Amino acid sequence: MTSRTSSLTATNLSMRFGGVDVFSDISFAVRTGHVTGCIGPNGAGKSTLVNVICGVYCPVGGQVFLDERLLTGASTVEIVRRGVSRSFQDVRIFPTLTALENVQAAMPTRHGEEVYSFLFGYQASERTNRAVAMGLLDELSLADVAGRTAQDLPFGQQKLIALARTIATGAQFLLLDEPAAGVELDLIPRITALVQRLAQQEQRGILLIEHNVDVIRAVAEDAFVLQGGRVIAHGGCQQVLNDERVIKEYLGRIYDA
Ligand SMILES: Nc1ncnc2c1ncn2[C@@H]1O[C@H](COP(=O)(O)OP(=O)(O)OP(=O)(O)O)[C@@H](O)[C@H]1O
Repeated sequence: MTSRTSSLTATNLSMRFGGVDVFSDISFAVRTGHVTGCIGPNGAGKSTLVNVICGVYCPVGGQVFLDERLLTGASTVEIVRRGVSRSFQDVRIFPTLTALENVQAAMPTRHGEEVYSFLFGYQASERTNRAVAMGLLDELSLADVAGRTAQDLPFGQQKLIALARTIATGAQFLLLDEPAAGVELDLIPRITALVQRLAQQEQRGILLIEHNVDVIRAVAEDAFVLQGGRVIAHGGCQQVLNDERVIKEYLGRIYDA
């Protein structure tokens, strides 16, 4: 069975805060079933780009489309409803809920649930949601702490709960803002395996922002580099990471550090 490919496309996006340009003329596409990597130095505008795509900020130029439909101008709620979900660089979870409750709370309720519940006396989707949420926690090595209150867990595990919540929305497109930052090194392969599975098995489209170039190298087919408010390289991941200008202006700095 072949599934139709969808695209989240940014065309000539420009953003400015108080007269200062953050970025200009940024164009790229994220396709379902693929991971697109985005790298760039601190302050390059990567998180702002996510905020523009998600409707937190209105760009001063350019547009974002979900297939042929314009996304720019829609509310953040409407953008989530259309299937675009994002994670944050910092941790945004319900601190007093357990890890499992946090993930379950992000899952959509199914239509007809109320009728089913009335007729059969229990919520059918509750069991399914719980199983799916536990599966996600397990993939991120969090199964053992599923019943623990989120605020009692270390930062890295809270970050993974937040990632699981973003995924649990079921959104077709995921914008992941530095999911590996602050996470213990031995858990990072769990993140890369999960991202790969989401793209390959679930045909989700993923924009992956990361400073950890090894993570990008492991999962992204395409990549682009934001630097000085411009895209300085864009194309196949290997080609971008081997680009002379990218090595000189960005990667050189990381590897020298
Ligand atoms: N709401 C805002 N108002 C004014 N300036 C902002 C705002 N948000 C971000 N900026 C500025 O925009 C620029 C880009 O910030 P942004 O956080 O998008 O960069 P980044 O590439 O995600 O950086 P990092 O890798 O450190 O997370 C920075 O100079 C930042 O100070």
